[in-house]
Amino acid sequence: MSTLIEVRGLTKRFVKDETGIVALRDFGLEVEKGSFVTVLGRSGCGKSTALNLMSGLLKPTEGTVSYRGDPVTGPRTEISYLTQSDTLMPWRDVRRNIEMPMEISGVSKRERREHAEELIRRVGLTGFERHYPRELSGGMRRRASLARMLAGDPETLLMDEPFGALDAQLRTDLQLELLRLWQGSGKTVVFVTHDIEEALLLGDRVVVLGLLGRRVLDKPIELSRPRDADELRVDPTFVSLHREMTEALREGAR
Ligand SMILES: Nc1ncnc2c1ncn2[C@@H]1O[C@H](COP(=O)(O)OP(=O)(O)OP(=O)(O)O)[C@@H](O)[C@H]1O
Repeated sequence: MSTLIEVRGLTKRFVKDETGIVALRDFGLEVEKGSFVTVLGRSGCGKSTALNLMSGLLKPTEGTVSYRGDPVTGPRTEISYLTQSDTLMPWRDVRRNIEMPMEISGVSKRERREHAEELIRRVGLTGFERHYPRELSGGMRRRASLARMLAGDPETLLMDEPFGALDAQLRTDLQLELLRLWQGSGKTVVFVTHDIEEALLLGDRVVVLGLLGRRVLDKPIELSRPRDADELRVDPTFVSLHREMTEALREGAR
């Protein structure tokens, strides 16, 4: 395996009303190509800031991010980022939002439409193709954003709590869908969550962050795939990993 993303010594300081706020301090991470890394941390520990920096959307105060050895100085076409905030185009309906990345890469109209229909089905939005973002619930907008991300067939996916706002059933469905899509694809995923179970269900590796993005734990997850949430809950390895993550989150808050 080779390192695809390399983050070194990232510090981000924001200035708010003439006061400096440090969101992340000396954060480092290496992500192997083709791996699924989940980043677990409590609210406010700097997870979104870390992804913003890794995606090139935000410039670090100190430190570097490189992608396949090249410095990341702005957004790149190989990296698709599903942010926490809504980035759907309000003037396009669901289908045309999802078709957008394919439009940009020159996919024919017929092919675009077919693929968009398929993605709409996968994320459970059938029947809402002609709805505009303002006519959707928050969870539906998240799903439309996810479908749009997948439509671009990115090499690397950075995902910031994509399923946080969804009900339990939808969440499980989309977790499985994402795993199905990822497995064997060679794609690299960095997935941020504050949910231990989700981190363990999805990741090859879980990185637990504490305050200011301090890496409290970095652990390979050797649970066989496909993983089934119901079966996992009674698996002794899962139970012990869960306990270890709980402790790491507690330690990270200190
Ligand atoms: N643009 C900004 N200006 C000022 N402070 C910011 C800004 N963005 C983030 N912060 C601060 O940086 C810290 C980390 O925020 P960040 O959003 O990265 O955390 P998080 O771990 O993603 O939280 P959550 O899980 O709640 O989304 C917080 O204290 C936040 O208030």
